[in-house]
Amino acid sequence: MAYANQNQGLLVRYHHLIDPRTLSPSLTFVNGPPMGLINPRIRPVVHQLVPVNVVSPFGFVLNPAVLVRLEEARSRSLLQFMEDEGLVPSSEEEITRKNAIEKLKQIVMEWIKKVARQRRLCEHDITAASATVLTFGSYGLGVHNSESDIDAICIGPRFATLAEDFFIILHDMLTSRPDVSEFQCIKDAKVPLMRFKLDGISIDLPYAQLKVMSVSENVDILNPYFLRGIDETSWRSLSGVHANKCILQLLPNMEVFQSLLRCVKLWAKRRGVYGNLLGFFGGVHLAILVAYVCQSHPNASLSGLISSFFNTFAFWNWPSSVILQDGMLPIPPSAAEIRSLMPIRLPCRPREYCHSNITESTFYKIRAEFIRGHALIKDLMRPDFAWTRLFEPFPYTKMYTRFIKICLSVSDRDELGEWVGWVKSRFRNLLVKVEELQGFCDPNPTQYVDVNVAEPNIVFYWGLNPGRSGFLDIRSVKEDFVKSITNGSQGPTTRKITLSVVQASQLPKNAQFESESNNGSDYLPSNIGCLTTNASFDYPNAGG
Ligand SMILES: Nc1ncnc2c1ncn2[C@@H]1O[C@H](COP(=O)(O)OP(=O)(O)OP(=O)(O)O)[C@@H](O)[C@H]1O
Ligand SMILES: [Mg+2]
Ligand SMILES: [Mg+2]
Repeated sequence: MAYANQNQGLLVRYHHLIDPRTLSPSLTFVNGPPMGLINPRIRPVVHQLVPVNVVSPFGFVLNPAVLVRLEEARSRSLLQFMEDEGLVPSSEEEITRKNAIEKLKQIVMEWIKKVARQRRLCEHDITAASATVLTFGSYGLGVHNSESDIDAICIGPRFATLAEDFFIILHDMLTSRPDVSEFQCIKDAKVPLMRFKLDGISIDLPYAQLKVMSVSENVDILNPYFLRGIDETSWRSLSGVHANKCILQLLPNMEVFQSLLRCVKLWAKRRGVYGNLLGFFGGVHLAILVAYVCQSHPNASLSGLISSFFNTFAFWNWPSSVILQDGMLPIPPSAAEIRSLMPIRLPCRPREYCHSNITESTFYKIRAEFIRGHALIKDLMRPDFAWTRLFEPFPYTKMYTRFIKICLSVSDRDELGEWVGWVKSRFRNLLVKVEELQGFCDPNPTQYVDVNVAEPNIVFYWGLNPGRSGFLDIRSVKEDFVKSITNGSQGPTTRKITLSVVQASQLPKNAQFESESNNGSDYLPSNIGCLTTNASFDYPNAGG
């Protein structure tokens, strides 16, 4: 018979779990009797289930049609899981966001008329003057959730400057509004921007100045006409919109891309590998990795794609760049791209790649998480497979015994966001320093609050190399880091930073991670090293 092979016992277990009509994976698991003890009454059903053709994860053959139905069932259960996790915003939330963007567009229109009058333009030009707001980032890709910010770029005409009109006039208009709160100006970043909440929704607002007198509401920024002669900062600020548009154009199936990206972002957040400033992936990096997998498997289902995602990147030959097929001739990587540990190119911009802060430690952590994901998901067709396992929070307190505690506090609550943002933008220096001394450090991106500190504060706990028990000279680390953050920062006297080494048991209750059902041991090098030689990994200098 087609199913008669050495895995017959497994085959029977399989039968008990999968209803051949619905392929529902939810029936109770029953251990199959050994070969020869199979109840003859169930044989016909087993036979129905398993004619010939495709080798299943158990080693017996599956009919491709059955496989497709199984994949569909897995995709449906993943979509249900995402819904249960609240990953898809409700229609009320969507309306609130749309209203906030409309409001922002109106503010920007008022602003440009004001600037035109201040510049003493003629009546005709004042009437014609217009500026607009385009969305990009996770909102532009349609993969945001209730925690996401809205990335929106203000695009203005040739007479409205970044330094004065955007950072002074628009700034004043926004800060004087009662519906705007938590305002920050980030002027010295590669992409300078204003960050604030409008009606409670976080907005990142950079600026691009086009060499035209009037910018229409839906200006096509892929059109070279609008890009001629623009300055370097505007070009960089527009790169997010540009990248988004290119990604969307290159996708074979937008809907499945959005679902996969939502899943992958949830996975990255839960496993502590999301956050560009902490040396992990940002949204754009994951968007390109996911688009790459979607391009490579244009007809795959959601569950097939998530499986390919982990399979692809667990075995990726880093530092080879991840490049989307965009019809352009491949161009050799730039010097910065060559230095990057996990280079990911921006689509349609052959010389640009996504800036990343990945260090040796975070590189190893990300790879270990890819390998863990792959190890779990290769059991996708097992009857007892559950999505929850893939998305389990990373068990920091089980993985590390010692942590660096970084506490950032301010005397005035309004300054907290700016202080935390500034320090985070310098975190890579600290991470590299700790790596020099400890060999490995895992910077948990989650922000905590120390309730024992009277002042408003944010706390980070970074896991230290489990292979080292030696003393970390935290004073010298702090001195170096404080030097690097006070250069250029304003008024540090009201802003404090403390660094200390604490034991896992000293972490607050909400930072204790107990849920990993096997104590997180599948993360450890000894276990994942056995997957394949290519996929094996070790902590750098662990134990040395
Ligand atoms: N390191 C980077 N390199 C290139 N572009 C970047 C980088 N960081 C951010 N961007 C651009 O800014 C956009 C917004 O970044 P942001 O950090 O808000 O991520 P996001 O994709 O919107 O995810 P989230 O839902 O977490 O906000 C990105 O989509 C990208 O276009
Ligand atoms: Mg965003
Ligand atoms: Mg943003």
